[in-house]
Amino acid sequence: MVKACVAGASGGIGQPLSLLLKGCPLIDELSLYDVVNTPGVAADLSHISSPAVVTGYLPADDGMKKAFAGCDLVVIPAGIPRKPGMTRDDLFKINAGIVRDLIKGVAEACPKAFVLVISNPVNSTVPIAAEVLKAAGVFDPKKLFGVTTLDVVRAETFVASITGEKNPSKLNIPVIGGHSGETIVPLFSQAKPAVDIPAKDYDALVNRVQFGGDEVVKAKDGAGSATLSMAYAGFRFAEKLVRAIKGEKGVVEPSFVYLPGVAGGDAIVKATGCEFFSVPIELGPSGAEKAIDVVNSANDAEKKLLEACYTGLKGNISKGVEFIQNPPPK
Ligand SMILES: NC(=O)c1ccc[n+]([C@@H]2O[C@H](COP(=O)([O-])OP(=O)(O)OC[C@H]3O[C@@H](n4cnc5c(N)ncnc54)[C@H](O)[C@@H]3O)[C@@H](O)[C@H]2O)c1
Ligand SMILES: O=C(O)C[C@H](O)C(=O)O
Repeated sequence: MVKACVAGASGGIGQPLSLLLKGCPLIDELSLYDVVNTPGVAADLSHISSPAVVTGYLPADDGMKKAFAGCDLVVIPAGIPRKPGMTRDDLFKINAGIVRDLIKGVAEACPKAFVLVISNPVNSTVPIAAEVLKAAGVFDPKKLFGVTTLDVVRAETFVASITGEKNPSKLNIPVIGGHSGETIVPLFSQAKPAVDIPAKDYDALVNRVQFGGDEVVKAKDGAGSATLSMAYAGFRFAEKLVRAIKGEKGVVEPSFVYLPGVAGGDAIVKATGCEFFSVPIELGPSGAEKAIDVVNSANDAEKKLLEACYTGLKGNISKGVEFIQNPPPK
């Protein structure tokens, strides 16, 4: 039996992500939590003839606790999205508190659940989640994931548009670091199968992967950021995790994790100076079973990108940790 919850289920990401989870035969129960509209979204999804039983909850009557109770997996796309001109860090003011409070709920109602954080800024919201879980005495680093899959999905798509690969998802391209601008580092040199990026295209391709989110924010012109591609990416990560939990071997996907708590992570912390970092993670029944060190095999151009990543990422991580360790006055 697998019970999953989407927190922020009525939103632009939440609805299509919930739809994909409802259609997934590996999910038996799906609870939807949001501050608005979950009864309607749940009623709508519940008519789909797939096995998952869907329930919707609002904050009233201990709704968060009820939504989280017994969950194996909690996926969190709750919070505000960017408008043109904003950075992801501009979302911190509102989303930091939203993620803190949801994770407090997880710590109380389903402390053993796998937690997938989508809410931005991921570089800070994942450290916030870790600190809240630590304070509650229930932090298991193998079970906390910042979802950076959209960067991987974009890298696959944009590379294929250059190499002519007809099915971009056949490409496996590690994208590492964090999830904003220069902290996003694609490692085309480690693509499998190998890809040949013409030197004239390299800088623009890196830039497009790093700033792909801005492309969507600009095109939506004030109506939000990526939602459908994010729902696809969030589902891709969640489904891989569930397959691994159920015993499938060889499941690997990059994710932003607390490396000191994951096998193989210490060498990456030593190389990067960052305790939270996205690298390809081997997933298994206990969650993040192994962090795969692709940092030390990056080529020279990628090492330069990594140097630019570290500074910004360290600041974002400290900001998240500080928010919980030294909370701002109310
Ligand atoms: N990790 C990524 O790659 C990635 C990609 C795209 C978007 N995002 C982020 O995901 C978040 C959501 O984006 P969206 O486009 O779905 O936004 P949205 O505004 O469409 O939806 C957010 C939902 O969260 C709900 N919500 C707000 N506060 C809540 C709370 N305390 N508890 C439960 N639900 C709450 C809202 O009611 C809303 O339904 C944003 O922070 C965005 O930046 C991350
Ligand atoms: O760009 C954003 O703000 C949303 C998301 O992080 C993305 O990469 O699309």
